[in-house]
Amino acid sequence: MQANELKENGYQEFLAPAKLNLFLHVINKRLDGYHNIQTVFQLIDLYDNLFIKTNESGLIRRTSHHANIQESDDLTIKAAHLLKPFANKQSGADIFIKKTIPMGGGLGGGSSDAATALIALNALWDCQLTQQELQELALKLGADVPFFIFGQNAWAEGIGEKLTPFQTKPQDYLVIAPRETVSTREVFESLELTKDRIPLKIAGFSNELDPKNLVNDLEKGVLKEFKGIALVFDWLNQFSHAKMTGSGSCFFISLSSVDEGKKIAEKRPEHTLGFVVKGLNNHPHFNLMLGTE
Ligand SMILES: C[C@](O)(CO)[C@H](O)COP(=O)(O)OP(=O)(O)OC[C@H]1O[C@@H](n2ccc(N)nc2=O)[C@H](O)[C@@H]1O
Ligand SMILES: Nc1ncnc2c1ncn2[C@@H]1O[C@H](COP(=O)(O)OP(=O)(O)OP(=O)(O)O)[C@@H](O)[C@H]1O
Repeated sequence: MQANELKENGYQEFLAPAKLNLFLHVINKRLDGYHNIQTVFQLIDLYDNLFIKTNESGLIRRTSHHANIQESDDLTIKAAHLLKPFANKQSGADIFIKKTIPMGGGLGGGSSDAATALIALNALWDCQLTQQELQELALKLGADVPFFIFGQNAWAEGIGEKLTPFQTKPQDYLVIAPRETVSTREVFESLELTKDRIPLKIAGFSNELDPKNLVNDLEKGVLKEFKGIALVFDWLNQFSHAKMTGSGSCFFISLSSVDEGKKIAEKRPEHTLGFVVKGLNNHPHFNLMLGTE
């Protein structure tokens, strides 16, 4: 179904933005198997679209079809079920997801879909959870989800859930998505950590936000393991310092202009996707989440 058709049928549209990790340091491995990290999350204007229509049936249904994600595994649907106990018993919703953000790309698409579902349904079902309460609920869905509820570019620690607002400079990026994707869990599992990394301090860090000084500790392992992905990295890296986002497999470079990005994207390797994007300051539904929209 097209957006206008969905709206004619009573659906409301919400946006789920992607993110980049401007750098990512893995500090150490925790006893629960997760890793403590330090990262800067940057929201970008690449979106999935969520269409939501509430009803009084008490049922939560996904009305879009996605061949590679079962409805019950969909983080968006899981988010709705997680919020349901805070709503009236008869509160239900039909959710149609239009995916644009490549899956398994390190762009946080699934996490952002889930966060947008929480933000939207908290308002539509009148659950009245605070931002802090939503962030706590979000963490049950994945390490990246609380950030999208936080809704501002952030310095993140812990497993990614300890968030401090972090001002980034206005910047356009070119994001390239290889055809091959990688599993976040497998990338973390194959990390060979010999000793703890010394944590950085947020104070004074912004001066170091030069792509040349920034690394993603997960990048080396992915490039070593996946030759096809490494070829895409090498291609992008000839134009500027290419960097992987999250656990991959997408890479990005900073641009000096949108035109430059478009020209490079036109030459991209076969079977890859290219997106010229802008950094955002805030989540598009930041005000809705704060209850002021
Ligand atoms: C790498 C990042 O994309 C950086 O933004 C995120 O930390 C990943 O977040 P996510 O996709 O929401 O990850 P989750 O779904 O919570 O975790 C998937 C798997 O990745 C590993 N994982 C994830 C995050 C983290 N800080 N340490 C980990 O070791 C765990 O094995 C976990 O089982
Ligand atoms: N609505 C959804 N959209 C995308 N993926 C989903 C969704 N629901 C569940 N998933 C599952 O989550 C996995 C990871 O999705 P996602 O796109 O968030 O990962 P990612 O881009 O690597 O981001 P991250 O930076 O969080 O690791 C997918 O491979 C898919 O199996």
